[in-house]
Amino acid sequence: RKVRDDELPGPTLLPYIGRVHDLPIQYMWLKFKEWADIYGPIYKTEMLGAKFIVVSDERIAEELLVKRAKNFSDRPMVRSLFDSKSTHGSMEYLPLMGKNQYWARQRRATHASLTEAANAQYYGVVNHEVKRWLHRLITEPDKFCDTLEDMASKVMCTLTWDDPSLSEYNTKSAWGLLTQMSPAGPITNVMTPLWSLPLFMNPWKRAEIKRHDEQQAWWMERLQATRSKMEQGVQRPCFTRQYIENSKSQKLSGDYEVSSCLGMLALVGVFTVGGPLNYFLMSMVYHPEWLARCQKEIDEACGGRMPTLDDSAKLPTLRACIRETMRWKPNVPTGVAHEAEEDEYYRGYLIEKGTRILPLDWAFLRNPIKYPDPDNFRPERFLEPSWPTFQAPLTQYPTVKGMTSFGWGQRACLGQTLTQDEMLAACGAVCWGFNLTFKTNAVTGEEIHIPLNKSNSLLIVKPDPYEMAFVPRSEERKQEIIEQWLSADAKDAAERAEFANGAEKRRCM
Ligand code: HEM
Repeated sequence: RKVRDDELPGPTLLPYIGRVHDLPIQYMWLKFKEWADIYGPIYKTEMLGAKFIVVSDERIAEELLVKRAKNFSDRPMVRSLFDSKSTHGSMEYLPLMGKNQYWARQRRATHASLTEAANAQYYGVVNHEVKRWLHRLITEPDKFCDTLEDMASKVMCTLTWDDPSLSEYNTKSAWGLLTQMSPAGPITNVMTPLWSLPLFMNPWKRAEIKRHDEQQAWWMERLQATRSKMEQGVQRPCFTRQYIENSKSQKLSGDYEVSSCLGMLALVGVFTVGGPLNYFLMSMVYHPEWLARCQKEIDEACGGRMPTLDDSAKLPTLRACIRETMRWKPNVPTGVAHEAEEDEYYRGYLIEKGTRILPLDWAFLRNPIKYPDPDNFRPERFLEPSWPTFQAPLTQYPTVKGMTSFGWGQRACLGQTLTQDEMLAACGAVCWGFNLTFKTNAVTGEEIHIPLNKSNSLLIVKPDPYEMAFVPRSEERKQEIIEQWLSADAKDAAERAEFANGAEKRRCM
């Protein structure tokens, strides 16, 4: 039955502005969920001419974004980026691209790099950076929020360019793009007509030109530096070297596209992983009984040593705490919008071409039927057969892979395995090494509160700054953390030196 589009329920719309006046930019997902509770699991709204359909039922998301992926895998334009969809061939930001040839070939290339790295256990990079992070938790504990993001950034910079020292700039660059693309970023993303003001009276466009050009130049420098090191025989394996070596067989068009594809890959792994790591720490501070259970499991399964990726099958409690953290505090709570390429009817409703479909992750993960007691941290929902989300065998489940948080269909996240592995290694290590507690006020002796519901409202959210304490579980363990890092660091330096020394020989071959 075909009915008219305006029968789809939703909040009353004002002419032109739609509903922009009472959609708060802060914690927007809460308002979307409030509307879902009133208007149902699929409703429409509008903002300054842009049509939205908000979906808060997993089955509907599946029907639209997976079964009908052919029509619903495009992306909406981000107003405050130049050619975000790459309609005009800019080829810069894979996750934001429309469903075009650049997206298809970069998705394939990115997938190939990440899969190869995962199969090789990231060439030891994840375990190495986890050891560095634990050491930093001893030497600079109050900077833990920075160091955990830096760990994620170093993993990406090492995989991409074999250079962990690039992490600080990579994180800064990730922050710049994340802010620029989010509705809570520049006002021009919401008040879109402002973007068209002439350049001399348009500070937003001028700032974006600067940000964009610097980012592109940096990505290009990375590619050129890698090529030049390859010519000298001193570039160790990394994604970039692989691309250059396979330039004939791979489908990317040239240096501009290759440098952007790799730059974007290095960038996307920073705040995506940083968010759940922060929330895992909070979950453990608030639920010491689960921290104790993770510690017991790790101690028994690993015989006293720090867990690594190889131990995953033996650590279901740890995996349940990670999975429940990501359910309880999702870090992309609004979901990432898809866009309809053509008019299409769904259950009799017309979804017009250009409509944005928002799979509201916050609502999926707070569905009380699938997740009873949704507002509370209950890892047992993945460990005890009486819960609807229990899945056996526990050597494999729970896993974060396949969560709604990673999106849908043809656009589903390419970093699921990396997220799973990095979370397991980092969270396992921190539980193994430390007791995680509230800090106490030196004067009053009172616990310093950690706010659970305060974050920014960017597309990938990050909690507001908070304090907590990392207490090594024993003096022995503290020494072990220090020694294992010093030895890993020395080994890494020796391997790099050895490779550099072999350069002469390789050049003559
Ligand atoms: C907790 C961690 C992460 C979450 C929650 C997450 C979430 C998402 C979501 C929601 C999407 C869009 C899916 C859709 O449109 O339906 C996405 C896309 C993507 N993600 Fe992730 N992500 C995470 C980590 C990562 C990591 C670590 C990487 C790589 C290093 C990565 C790489 C990508 C890429 C390349 C895309 C674009 C796919 C496309 O547009 O075709 N993600 N991610």
